[in-house]
Amino acid sequence: MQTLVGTQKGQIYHLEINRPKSLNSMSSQLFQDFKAAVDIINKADDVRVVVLTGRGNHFCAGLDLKEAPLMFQFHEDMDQARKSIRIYDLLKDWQIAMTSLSRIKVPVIVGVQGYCLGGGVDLITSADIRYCSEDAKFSIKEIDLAMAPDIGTLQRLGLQNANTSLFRELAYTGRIFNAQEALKLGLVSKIVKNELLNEEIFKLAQLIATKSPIGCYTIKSILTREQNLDQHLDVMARTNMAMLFTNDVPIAITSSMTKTKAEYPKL
Ligand SMILES: CC/C=C\C=C\CC(=O)SCCNC(=O)CCNC(=O)[C@H](O)C(C)(C)COP(=O)(O)OP(=O)(O)OC[C@H]1O[C@@H](n2cnc3c(N)ncnc32)[C@H](O)[C@@H]1OP(=O)(O)O
Repeated sequence: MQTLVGTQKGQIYHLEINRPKSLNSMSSQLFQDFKAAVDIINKADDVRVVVLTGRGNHFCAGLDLKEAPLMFQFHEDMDQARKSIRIYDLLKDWQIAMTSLSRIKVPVIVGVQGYCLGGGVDLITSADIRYCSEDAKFSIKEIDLAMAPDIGTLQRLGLQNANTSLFRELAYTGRIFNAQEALKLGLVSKIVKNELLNEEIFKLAQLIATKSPIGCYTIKSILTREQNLDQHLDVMARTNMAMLFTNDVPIAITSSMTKTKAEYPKL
């Protein structure tokens, strides 16, 4: 089954995450499918706007936690440096998938309903415009996996909000926050009634599609210069190539999947 479905409707290209049984969690295949979709979109000269949604009741429950332990399965003879290089390569690959989304030539609009957790927040920060429904629930949830967000949230949302109490509180606690707080944070620009979300984002897409493609291209290329972003993301990947080898990660994943409290060793 395709993890990401792409359909062109006139000048609008609709990307839909298609893993509703696992609440659209992010498998390694999904990252590859994002990169492939971006290639198709960037080659199509008749696409004016991209709309990204998630099938089912939830936009995205973050990293696929059933697949995640496979990331850490290495040949028994492999030393720590070699394992770290494998993890660095994987993180860079996933960062590139997110960055490729932010560098789609035309504006990208996301509609978020239900849960948008962890990697889901990294994902939406790569879009130009984000609307959500009243029932949306967000979390910068990586801390509950004993890790720092490493594929975009800290760089695309955190650096601009680095000294705000709200962003730091959300990053340190992983607390679920609602649509109103997401609006306050600038994570979304509009909250709409659940049943109107799709209608509203496609209406916005139709409006933008009537504007000059050159004008839109120029605005996007200036706004998406993302100064020093690549360096920031690289520092993050280089940090987590070591930090992901903590014992805290397996403790956290088990606690998350079994819905029990994690007990961590002292620093
Ligand atoms: C390495 C660096 C790159 C990226 C790192 C990203 C980090 C993150 O993304 S951190 C966030 C990780 N995600 C989570 O911690 C969420 C885990 N899920 C939940 O807590 C709950 O499912 C819920 C979202 C609160 C919803 O709860 P509920 O309504 O009770 O539904 P469930 O029965 O729990 O779930 C239904 C179904 O979906 C499967 N599922 C949910 N989330 C995930 C997931 N993240 N990965 C894989 N599968 C998931 C869940 O297991 C259920 O499937 P079953 O087949 O019925 O087991």
